Amino acid sequence: MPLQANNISKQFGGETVLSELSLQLKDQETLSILGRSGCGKTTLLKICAGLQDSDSGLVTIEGTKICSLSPQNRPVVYLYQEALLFPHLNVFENIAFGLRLRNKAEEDISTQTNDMITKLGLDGMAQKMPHQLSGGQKQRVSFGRALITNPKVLLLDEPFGNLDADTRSQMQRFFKKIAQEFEITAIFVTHNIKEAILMGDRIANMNNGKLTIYPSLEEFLAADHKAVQEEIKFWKLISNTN
Ligand SMILES: Nc1ncnc2c1ncn2[C@@H]1O[C@H](COP(=O)(O)OP(=O)(O)OP(=O)(O)O)[C@@H](O)[C@H]1O
Repeated sequence: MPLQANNISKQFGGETVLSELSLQLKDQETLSILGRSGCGKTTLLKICAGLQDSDSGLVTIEGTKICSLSPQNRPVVYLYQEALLFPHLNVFENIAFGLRLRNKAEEDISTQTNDMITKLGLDGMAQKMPHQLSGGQKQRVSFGRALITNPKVLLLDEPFGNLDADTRSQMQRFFKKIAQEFEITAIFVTHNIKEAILMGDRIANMNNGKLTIYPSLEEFLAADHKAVQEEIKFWKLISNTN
């Protein structure tokens, strides 16, 4: 099992955010997670990534407890809306960074990084600096930086949330392509039901600190999504007031 979370609970002050939440990711699947704003999706990802402690519960990767591992030693990568690139490093060096940390030979770094740049559709951009890239290109570089270290699981927190509609749908296609090519196992948090359906092999809904995972798209569509309906109303309200 690439990632398993058992009975994860988390409170902030008096507020229970996660309540004995459990999930099991299957090998090479993307699990989309929907849920109203503030229900605890980011908190769950951060606990899996080691960026936040849980009050109780256990996270294992391929059967190994990872709770005591620091974020940089966990075989997972947390990516979110902001493509976090080193501003002083070009595309090549941003992608190569994880290999340099692992003291790989220069020749391997060059081959693997150039190969990744091609797979990301970024040929000709190796020397560009992050400020010279579009939002979608920056997110591609972010994925490249993550994938080059062969993580077991990607934790994606609204990764395309900051992109315009066209770039977002381009990046959705890009993700589907690389998910297959790199045999990615991922959790994909999104507010967008269409995106959840497009990206997810399974879809889950977070509500009251728990996760309901639907075994198939049909079962997700057939369920009575009060929380999801509320979420749609919420975002419609926000977009009408902007
Ligand atoms: N470090 C923190 N200290 C106190 N409260 C926090 C902290 N982090 C999150 N929370 C609270 O926990 C709840 C869940 O937050 P979280 O960011 O996980 O929600 P979310 O589902 O990812 O929301 P969104 O969809 O808006 O990003 C919120 O009420 C938030 O205010």
